Amino acid sequence: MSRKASENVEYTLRSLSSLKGERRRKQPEPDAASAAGERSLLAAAESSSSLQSAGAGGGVGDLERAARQQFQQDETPAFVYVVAVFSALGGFLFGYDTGVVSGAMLLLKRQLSLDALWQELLVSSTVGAAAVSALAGGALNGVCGRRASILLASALFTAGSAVLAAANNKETLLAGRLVVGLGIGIASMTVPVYIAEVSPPNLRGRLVTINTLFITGGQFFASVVDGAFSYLQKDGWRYMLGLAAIPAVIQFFGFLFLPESPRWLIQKGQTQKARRILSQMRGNQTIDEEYDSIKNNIEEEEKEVGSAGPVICRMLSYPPTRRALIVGCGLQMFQQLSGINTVMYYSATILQMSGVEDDRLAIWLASVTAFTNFIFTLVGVWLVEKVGRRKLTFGSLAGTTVALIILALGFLLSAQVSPHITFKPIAPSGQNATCTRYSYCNECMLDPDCGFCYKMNKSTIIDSSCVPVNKASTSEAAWGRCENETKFKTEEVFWAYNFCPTPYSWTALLGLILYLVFFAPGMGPMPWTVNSEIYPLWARSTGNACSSGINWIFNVLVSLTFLHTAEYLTYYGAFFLYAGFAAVGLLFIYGCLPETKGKKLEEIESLFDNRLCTCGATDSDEGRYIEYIRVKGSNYHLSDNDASDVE
Ligand SMILES: O[C@H]1[C@H](O)[C@@H](O)[C@H](O)[C@@H](O)[C@H]1O
Repeated sequence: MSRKASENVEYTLRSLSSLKGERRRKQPEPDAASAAGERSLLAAAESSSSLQSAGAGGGVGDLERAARQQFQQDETPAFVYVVAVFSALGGFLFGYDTGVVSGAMLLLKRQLSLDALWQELLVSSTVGAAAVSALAGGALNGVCGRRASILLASALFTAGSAVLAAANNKETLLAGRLVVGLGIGIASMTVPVYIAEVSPPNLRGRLVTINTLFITGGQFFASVVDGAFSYLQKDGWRYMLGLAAIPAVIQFFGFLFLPESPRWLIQKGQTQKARRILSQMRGNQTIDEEYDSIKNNIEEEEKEVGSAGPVICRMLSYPPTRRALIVGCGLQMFQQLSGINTVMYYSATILQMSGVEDDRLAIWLASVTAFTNFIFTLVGVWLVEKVGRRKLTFGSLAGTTVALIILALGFLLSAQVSPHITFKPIAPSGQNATCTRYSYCNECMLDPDCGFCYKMNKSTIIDSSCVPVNKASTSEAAWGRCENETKFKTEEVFWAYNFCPTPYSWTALLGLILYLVFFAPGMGPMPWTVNSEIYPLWARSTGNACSSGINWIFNVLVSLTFLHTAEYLTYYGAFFLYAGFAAVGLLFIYGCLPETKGKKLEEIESLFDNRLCTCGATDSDEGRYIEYIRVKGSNYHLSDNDASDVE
């Protein structure tokens, strides 16, 4: 049946997929609505073959097909993708700027003779500034809008990168890193909100997750750039840090032409403009219902919650938003407490433990780690609309916990067979003698000032000593047999900084790979995705500001405390600790994270109506995905998706 032939028949095509798979059956009897000329068909979501079989024996199949085709065309206007990709450049810059610094630092510390304090300052100033600006970004988003905030973030990225590329002293570098950090914080909280607000509900999870794909893509790209420019000993860091200006400028100019979020415009009373933009975003669909639903929702929210007092106070005193805030901040906190950034940062060390001795090779292999993180985030983009946020996050954190335990076991086994120190050289006068007092490689490795120098007799370690590391290059000792590359050859010695040679390195390597495979599709992106959806409009900017701020604060805490934690608890203790945090996170997700898949942003608030730890349990719709396509003129819209008139 052609679209034209179906003109006088009104259908509602309802798709429902159950937890156990997608089922499809045809409504046997017309219901009340169909008595008024409307027939309901229950169809399996995204199952075109079943659509066809249902239609077998009549023109219904054609009509359904037409409806389906139309629906698919309607739901994916290219413009939404363009907007999402331009916004996600903010995620790319977030990933690039946080990732690139480790490689740049190797060159910078030599060229500008940076001491440990300055190195620490240059790395953590960016993350600290991101925490501050993410928290302040809430007010900025609320007052100036999402578009202006993204424009500001890209301007900051551009300015910061230019300052970094041209810097001639460490103070200017610090200023540049702070400016870039301010940009990262604003982008990290605004971009997911903006994408969520312009996306149709059935694509929202996927499009917001693309932002995290860009974050991990930025981290991967940064590791490749680090590898490539590490050969340019003089000024290579200028290119590493300055290159970020290119995507920043592209985003800035792109956003000059891209629109504001229609939801924010409606909230500000700019309804005509909002309508125009919404209709542009939805291609050829009718937007009346979506528009009305957003508008009514804003009015109801104002009645219910009032508009007096600071948003954060209103959020805390109104139970549904208070619960949403706890869930959002909790997710971000557990993301960082499960140690992603230390695992990524220490991947080179883990790889060295596994026998990769060459420093350069370890840098390149670290980009393989970043690539794994990126590729498995792509799996998350694919899964998020299929299995939903709750299952994806839970499954991901469960796997991450197991991987952390394996990683910890790898370090534990290695520590137990840690090589004995058999040779204690006398320190030259005036040199630090602490290192020479250690008895095992494991103690030596945990002291950042020392490294392990040894010989091999077949597979046995002999003549091993612990000596101070050369402050300018950790790939050699300050003095003695491991002092330089020439001596490595003549003396037939090996040098291990930050690790000990071990037969159990494969366990740590397995843990590392499993960690990324499990973390990247769920715990990496879902905290950002879920936060972009769980707050009602009036609380969205503030909610995201708080949760992003928590993400950055825990990011700094975990990375800054890792070395001390490792000193007190040893490496395996630190990874067992992260596994413990991840296990608590599992309970939290199981009890508190509701499923938001397919729901309209305006419907999500009701998921937090019940007591906090019943959120997960009372989610009766979990795993079911209901979509309604209104075919010509149906006048109700219970749908999780946008209705469209198919003629
Ligand atoms: O979601 C991202 C992603 O997982 C990154 O790899 C990580 O470095 C960030 O801290 C995190 O927020």
